[in-house]
Amino acid sequence: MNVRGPICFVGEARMVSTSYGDRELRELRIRPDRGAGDPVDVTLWGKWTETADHAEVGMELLVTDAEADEFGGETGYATTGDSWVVLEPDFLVDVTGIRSWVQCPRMYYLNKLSGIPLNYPVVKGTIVHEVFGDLLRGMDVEESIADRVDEAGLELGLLGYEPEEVADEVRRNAAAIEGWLSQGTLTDGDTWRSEFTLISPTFGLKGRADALRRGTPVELKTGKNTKREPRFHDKIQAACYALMLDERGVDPDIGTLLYTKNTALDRNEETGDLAPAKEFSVGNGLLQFVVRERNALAAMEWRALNEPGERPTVPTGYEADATCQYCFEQDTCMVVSGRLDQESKAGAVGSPVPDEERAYFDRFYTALEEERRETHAEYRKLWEQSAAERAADDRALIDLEPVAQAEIDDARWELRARKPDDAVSKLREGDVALASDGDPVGGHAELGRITELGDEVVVETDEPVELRRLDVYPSEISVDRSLTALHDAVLKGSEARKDVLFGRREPAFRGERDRPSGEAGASEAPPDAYIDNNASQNAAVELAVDAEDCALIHGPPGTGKTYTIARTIRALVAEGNRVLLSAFTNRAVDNALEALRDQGFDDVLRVGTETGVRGDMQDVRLVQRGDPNAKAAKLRDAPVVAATTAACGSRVMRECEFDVALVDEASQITEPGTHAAINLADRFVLVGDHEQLPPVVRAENDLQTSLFQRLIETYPDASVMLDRQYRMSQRIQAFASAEFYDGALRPATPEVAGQTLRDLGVDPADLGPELTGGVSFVDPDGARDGNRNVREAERVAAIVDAYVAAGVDPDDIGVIAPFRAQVAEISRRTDVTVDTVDRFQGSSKEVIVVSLVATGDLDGPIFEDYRRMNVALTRAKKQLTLVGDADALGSDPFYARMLGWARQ
Ligand SMILES: Nc1ncnc2c1ncn2[C@@H]1O[C@H](COP(=O)(O)OP(=O)(O)OP(=O)(O)O)[C@@H](O)[C@H]1O
Repeated sequence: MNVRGPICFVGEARMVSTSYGDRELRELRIRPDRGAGDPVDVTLWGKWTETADHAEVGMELLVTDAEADEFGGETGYATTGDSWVVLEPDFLVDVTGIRSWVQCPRMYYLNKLSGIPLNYPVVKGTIVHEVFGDLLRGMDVEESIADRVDEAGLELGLLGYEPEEVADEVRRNAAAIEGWLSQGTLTDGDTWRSEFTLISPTFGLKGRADALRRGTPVELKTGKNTKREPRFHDKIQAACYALMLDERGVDPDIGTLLYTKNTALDRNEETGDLAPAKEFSVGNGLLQFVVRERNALAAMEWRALNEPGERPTVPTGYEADATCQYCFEQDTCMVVSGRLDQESKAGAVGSPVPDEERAYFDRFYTALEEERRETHAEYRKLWEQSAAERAADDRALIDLEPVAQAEIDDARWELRARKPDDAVSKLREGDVALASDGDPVGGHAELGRITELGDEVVVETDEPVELRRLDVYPSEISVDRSLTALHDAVLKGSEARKDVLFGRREPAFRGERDRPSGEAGASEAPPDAYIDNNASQNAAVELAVDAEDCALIHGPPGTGKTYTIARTIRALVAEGNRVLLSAFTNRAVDNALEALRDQGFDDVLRVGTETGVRGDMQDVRLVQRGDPNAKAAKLRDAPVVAATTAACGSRVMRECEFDVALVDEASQITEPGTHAAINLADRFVLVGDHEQLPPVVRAENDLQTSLFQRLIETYPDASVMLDRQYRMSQRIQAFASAEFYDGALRPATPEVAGQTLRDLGVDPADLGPELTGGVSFVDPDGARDGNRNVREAERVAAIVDAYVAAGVDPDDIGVIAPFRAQVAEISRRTDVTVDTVDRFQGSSKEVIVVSLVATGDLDGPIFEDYRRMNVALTRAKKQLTLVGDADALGSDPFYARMLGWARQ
């Protein structure tokens, strides 16, 4: 049987004599049922005592196949020969992480901080892996090489490589693959699978095996190995996959490492075993070793978050037998330890960063690791919840009926399936989700991007899957990239930048006299006014172009942020600057580009995936495929490059440099997330509104406050608020202006202020006072049931029908509800757009109906954070109708004021 629970006591190691001789044991005590049960003793025998060395009170312990024994009326448990002992099984360690951990624990830590840089071995390695996959699928080798080298055009160009030399090298590596494939001639009985995503709830592992052959793992290495045996840490990687397969009931007894460079070596000069394929037997001893190493790693990560003390524990390098002088991370290792004042086996160089920077680094490192844990908690729901529970929780679309699988460009697959009528979920078009054959953990699953979500679901993946289920699967990439951005900001950031970030100096602005006159570097003299009909927008552009460090543009709803951003970029480019335009979402990036084009500026380059970038911006998108020099030149020379902040953390964008980074939606981005963009430029401009939604993160910590908010509170003088709005009637904007903007927000023109439903050709007499007057309130006398209120949903649908009957175009109506369950209730009853506040931020409609759901009291995210309500109340242009329970709203002063305003 399996025993599992948080550890409440760790005993000392002891030796006892048994019939097998002297054996070591160690007793732990755990509380089963996730801590709810009575404590029980668990005895770890033999090598598992090494795992006990890492165990601490509070960590979760799992022992599989434990043996129960009665002693003095108490039941205790002990490991058996079949047992696995796993610490913190919920912490999912990536297989590549274990591989580097075994080489040197500090290397594992450094890889987290410095990310995967753009270098030739990495790019070539990726190409060889892709070719390997193609060959498994039966593609012609030359065709595959040409295609894959072409696909890597941009990266190769940035590295200064010519396609022919790369193709040549890949060809020599591919010879190893081909030779090996022909040796183990594929028979019909052979089952092959390339790039297989595996998750292991028992061992706390995840990863993607290069290939499975007859159920055994095959790993490709683009290096050489002239020994007979595979390298130890390579075996570790294959063994991890073997473990995960073992959990699925396959019992792989061998693993294969394929060293493709071996066939590229000159036989006259190299000695040793030049055969590329090295098989090894996957014995139990090796598997147990892997689990113990994984436990050590998970324990280190646990201590980094849970041990008392101000600084997270990080590996020093002394934990392993690594030899620093041969390590290619040695320089990074010494710099990181020098600057962060960490102990390191390799030694240290440089002087430590000031205390406040180190504290900042530690604080955000911990916050990001907490966020990672929250992401893992989301993964865990994949196996803890049944399919039906996940569907009910909006986390999955289940019971899909596969319709088609087709191979599309770039060797990707398009999967289509029919969706049951009523199915709703958190998933949206553009999201990356886990597509599976119905069993995302034990079956076949692939990550893919959702390209369509209507009656049919369309997903693009690297490998084909029978699409029967689609699950929410948050990516760790944003945590990974944020850690790298944090590292770059604190360890590599300029002192001038850090003086401002750490409150040591006010941001500087050049004076009017210092503005260029049209000569030095600038292509044109600045105009008298950048924007002549809106003083605050003009002031914002001036502030941004004059900023020597940073400028903050505070833009409440509808105040022309996008318009101002476009004007600012043009002004910056006119002065000879190269500009990075970034935002949290692809939508905002594309909107800003559209505004630039509307203003007659077209010299932009959009960096993003084909599915992420809007259709009308595909013509300026940087396609990575093609001639390396041309691609690299495009990226290096464009005066304006536009990409999401997430894309700014990619290895390609990290190679780029800009004079100014302008970041939209900055109030929705975490501090490290913002660094990813601003690290790439000398100066930065942040545009946002900290009175609307904060960064969306799972953990409750410092990540919830944006850099925008922190800076605007520290340096109000470095900001301008746009105070004229082009969206809402006077009546609608009044409440938000008073509550969130000190009454400073005003309509930009009399037309904006005075707009009504009449402008849509609607006669208010057809609707009655309850649904007209600019703002109104309806109490349907409903009852909240969980996160829904059926009666209210019915009433909302009836209200929408009334607006349509009175002549409002359904496309001009939007419905906002606080909970997805209520969104689903209402969606069932109407065809107009219905969504949560988070999904509505940044958009607007002529008519908005808000369903408040709550009755009796106020409880739920929309109610706790008034900023959410600010967003909901500022989406409507001509008519805002609130539907809810007057008593519930009256129970909170803010909502009581809102009710008073709506009922005026
Ligand atoms: N100075 C201006 N003169 C005329 N029209 C303007 C001006 N500034 C903005 N607008 C118009 O006002 C509308 C809203 O502007 P924009 O889309 O830039 O707002 P926004 O602040 O980005 O909105 P959101 O709050 O949704 O992010 C647009 O139609 C835009 O053309």
